Amino acid sequence: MTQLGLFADPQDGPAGLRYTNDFIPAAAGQDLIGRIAALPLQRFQFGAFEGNRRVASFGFRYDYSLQRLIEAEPIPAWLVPAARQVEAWAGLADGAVAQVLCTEYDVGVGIGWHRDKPHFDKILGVSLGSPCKFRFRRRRADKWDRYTLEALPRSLYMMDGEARSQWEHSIPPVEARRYSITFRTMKPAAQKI
Ligand SMILES: O=C(O)CCC(=O)C(=O)O
Ligand SMILES: [Fe+2]
Repeated sequence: MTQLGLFADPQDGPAGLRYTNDFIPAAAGQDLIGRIAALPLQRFQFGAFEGNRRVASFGFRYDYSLQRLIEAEPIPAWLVPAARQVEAWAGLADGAVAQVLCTEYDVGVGIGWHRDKPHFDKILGVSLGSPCKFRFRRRRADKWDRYTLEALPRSLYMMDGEARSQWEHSIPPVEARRYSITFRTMKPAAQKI
């Protein structure tokens, strides 16, 4: 195999992945960090296991023991302007974001390979605090396609299409504290539960 064959990948990211820098102004970013840090964050629970990241869910929360979505506290007023801005950027109707997850990754904490639960549709995320490597992988016969997005503080990403349904994503342990706010819309059937 040639050098080109080894290293050149004509694709510059999973289809359906969008990203923009400077989505949140610096002052608003600081304000959001303060708000998230003041939440009663809980270590992420999946069944009998606990993740190191700490989270708070609004709107809905996926319960891994019950294996279904359950209603959570409504999206708080301080998160609503960001949700509206995210919807506008993504071309979604006001109110399309039905779930918001606030996450804190302390130094050395990341998130393993996964796809988000199928109840959710589009996934959008604001990054705050430290930058991170937002990694993607997709199984292709006997190899993985891989892509890394450098997600800067105050940026926004969206996973839709193949980036959402075919690729997995993960974040390696962060070097400084990172916060994220994930905004999710629902698949139509999931809304009825
Ligand atoms: O922190 C992030 O930006 C992504 C978190 C994530 O992938 C998830 O909670 O499903
Ligand atoms: Fe995810």
